[in-house]
Amino acid sequence: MTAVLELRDIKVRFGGVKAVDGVSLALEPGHLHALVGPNGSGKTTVVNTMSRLVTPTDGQVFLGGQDVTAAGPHEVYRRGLARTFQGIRLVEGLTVRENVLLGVQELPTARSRAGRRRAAEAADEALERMDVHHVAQVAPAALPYGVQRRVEIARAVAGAPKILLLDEPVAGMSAGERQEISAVLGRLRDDGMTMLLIEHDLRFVLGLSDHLFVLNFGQLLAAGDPAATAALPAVQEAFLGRKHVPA
Ligand SMILES: Nc1ncnc2c1ncn2[C@@H]1O[C@H](COP(=O)(O)OP(=O)(O)OP(=O)(O)O)[C@@H](O)[C@H]1O
Repeated sequence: MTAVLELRDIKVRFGGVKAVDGVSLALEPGHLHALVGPNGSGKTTVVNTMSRLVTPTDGQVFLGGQDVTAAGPHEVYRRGLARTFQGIRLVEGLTVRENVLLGVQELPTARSRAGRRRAAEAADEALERMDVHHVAQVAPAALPYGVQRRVEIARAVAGAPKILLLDEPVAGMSAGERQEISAVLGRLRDDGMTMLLIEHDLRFVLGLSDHLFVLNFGQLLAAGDPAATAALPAVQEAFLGRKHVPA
């Protein structure tokens, strides 16, 4: 089966820093993958390489089997790669619904009148799916952080992406907000969305992901079944600095 997205021996250097040092991985259709690692291990650089914001020093990126190493961020977006960023990036001055519409209106399928109508329907459906339809006419700044994050995910899924990359979507959230995001991601997974979740809290991804990648010093330390991978002594020591994942 063709991977939705594949990295082959990716290396990224920033001056003398080897941010990513020979990472190969494949994201399979319909799976929720998690990429975990300590601060500075290269997680964001990997995601930026996938979404074509960073050009690798070496290696190749494939999206749906096509080499997109030389493509720009807009091209991979048009080809079905959506992402969210560590910091929330919603447009102030637009309502929640207008923000979500931005996620579909720029796609080639939204150019005709019928396409624009379908885009509006897709935006409304995404608002419902992320349980933010009740705040559709509100300005994002007036909303709690966890709700803003769900609006951002709604914008990303409105365009029916082939793959969704989420860079630390629960960073800085309360336990309740984390639970809400976890429920939303679980629903997307059940709907068959292919996802990569970047996270530094191993416990958060354990119950949620189907496949775990562990990054350390820019290299893939381990990958596979989440519980089995998290239990590996090398992962415990490198990632947690201790012997066992606390309950
Ligand atoms: N634009 C840049 N210029 C120089 N060095 C960079 C740049 N971006 C990242 N780095 C360095 O590359 C390494 C990997 O950084 P990256 O942000 O990818 O790690 P991360 O695992 O996402 O970290 P965090 O969990 O803190 O977000 C770090 O040493 C970082 O300082």
